[in-house]
Amino acid sequence: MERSYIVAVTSVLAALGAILPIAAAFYLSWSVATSREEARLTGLAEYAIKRADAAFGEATTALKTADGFAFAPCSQEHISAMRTLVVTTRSIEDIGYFENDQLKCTSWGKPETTIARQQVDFTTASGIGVAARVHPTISNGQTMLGFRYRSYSVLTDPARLVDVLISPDTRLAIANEAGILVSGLNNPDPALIKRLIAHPQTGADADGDDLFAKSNSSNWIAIATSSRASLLNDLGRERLLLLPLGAIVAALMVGLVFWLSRRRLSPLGELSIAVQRREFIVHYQPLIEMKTGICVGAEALVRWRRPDGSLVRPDTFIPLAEESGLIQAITDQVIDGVIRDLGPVLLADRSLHIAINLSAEDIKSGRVLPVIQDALASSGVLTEQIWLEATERGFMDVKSARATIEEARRLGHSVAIDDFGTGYSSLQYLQDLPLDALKIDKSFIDTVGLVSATSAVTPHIIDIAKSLNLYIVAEGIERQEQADYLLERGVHYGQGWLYSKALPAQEFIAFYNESKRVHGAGPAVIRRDFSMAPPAVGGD
Ligand SMILES: Nc1nc2c(ncn2[C@@H]2O[C@H](COP(=O)(O)O[C@H]3[C@@H](O)[C@H](n4cnc5c(=O)[nH]c(N)nc54)O[C@@H]3COP(=O)(O)O)[C@@H](O)[C@H]2O)c(=O)[nH]1
Repeated sequence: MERSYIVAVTSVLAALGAILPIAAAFYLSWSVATSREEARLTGLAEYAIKRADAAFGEATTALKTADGFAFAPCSQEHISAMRTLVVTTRSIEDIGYFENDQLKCTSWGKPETTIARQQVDFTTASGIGVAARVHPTISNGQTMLGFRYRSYSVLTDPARLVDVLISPDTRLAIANEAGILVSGLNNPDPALIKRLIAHPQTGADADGDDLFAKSNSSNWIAIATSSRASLLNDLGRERLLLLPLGAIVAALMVGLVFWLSRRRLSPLGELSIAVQRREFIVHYQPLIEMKTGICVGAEALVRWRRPDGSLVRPDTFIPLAEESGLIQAITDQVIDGVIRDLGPVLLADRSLHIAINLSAEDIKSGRVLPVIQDALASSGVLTEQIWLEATERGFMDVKSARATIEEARRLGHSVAIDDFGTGYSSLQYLQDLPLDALKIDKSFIDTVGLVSATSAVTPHIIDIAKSLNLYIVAEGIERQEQADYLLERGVHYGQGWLYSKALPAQEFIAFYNESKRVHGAGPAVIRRDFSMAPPAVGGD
């Protein structure tokens, strides 16, 4: 469940990790190309407005100069002065003098036919009338721009207002603020220009397919446009740069996602997260006094409760936890769990004790003792009520093990050697270390009643423990026959499925209360006085 969830999340993240950087590269290249194109159009519009203002300024100056002429209208001097004005003013092609809206003379002389003055399309802010499309006979059919001031009109080639070089895919227009087009390059669409004048300064045309930029002066608006399609060239260059970058980031992200999920899915990754999430709980296997059947305590056995509620047995994760060093954090969670689960019961009943399994590292470093002290301090539970168990592996470094055991015993704990007989040096540890109890491994108890090589060992282990004045605990008692034998041989305590499997805290409390009801409470002091032999139970 959890695993398939992680696989699903990994797939989604990997897909996103692959798609997002590439999509971002596409978007970024489009956005960079668009910004660059907008900047180019803005520069163009700004330049064009300067050119338009310069040409219009020249035409205005010519008109106002002519308006100041004091010559007799259409006299030789007048015509000659107008001609000089045309020759010296770059942006006008001709100038005409009008009376009663009839052309009287131009820089060329007097017209041969009657020519009526063309109506203006609008008047600029500076008071110059503008006729956007004039077709004078002298222009040979070319549309001219007419500027008018009082009795004079000048003709200007509209191209003078957009006297700039642009690429064929760019269009340039000069219009007034009402959108009347007076000049353009590369055939700007008048309807589009009118629409764009209402738009913000630069950007994309919302209704069309164009990018545009505007620049204003007091008389004119210059608009430069280009189609989005013309961006594609630019885009190709940007993509060439950004797509490989996007692909590299995508590959890194996908790699990272897989690496993280592999770590998460690896047994060690799962265990580390379980430790962080404090997913460890404790079950309690009752410890029975063989002679009376009284439940005197329990062994705390850790369980890993997965988020889906399933319980994982310790054999599957304790070796990895010991190898990786996570065991210490797990031991701490077991200590917390014991106090949380059974603190009030231990406080109320001093005859009850709980045995906690310590790892080799806990024994070696001894750091677990202050942890237990801290946990006990706030609960009121006595140190004597917490037994400590460790396997031979914990005693391999005899010097540090001795220090930890001595300190533990000084504080009041009883210490037991667990799984006795399964290692190589069990006997030596018994001799060298000040232990309180010996737990005979289940493999020896299993042979009780059977004829086998190991079955002969069990009575010897019991005898050794007795000779060393140790409490003896038998593990894994499953049959009454085993219990009878062990009682007869003088084993003090037993645990096993004959009495109970390891139980969740509440069930253990119920088991303990029932045991007390049936058999009575155990002895109040459970710690062995090391100078005295443990009570004889039976046997020899
Ligand atoms: N360092 C720590 N080690 C721990 C801790 N909690 C448990 N352990 C060690 O994990 C090993 C497996 O423990 P578990 O699966 O809980 O099995 C225990 C009992 O349930 C089982 N048992 C007890 N009676 C019987 C029985 O009659 N039949 C049968 N088939 N199994 C039985 O034996 C295990 C108890 O073993 P022991 O500790 O040797 O008394 C085990 O090695 C645990 O020590 C922990 O918190 N820290």
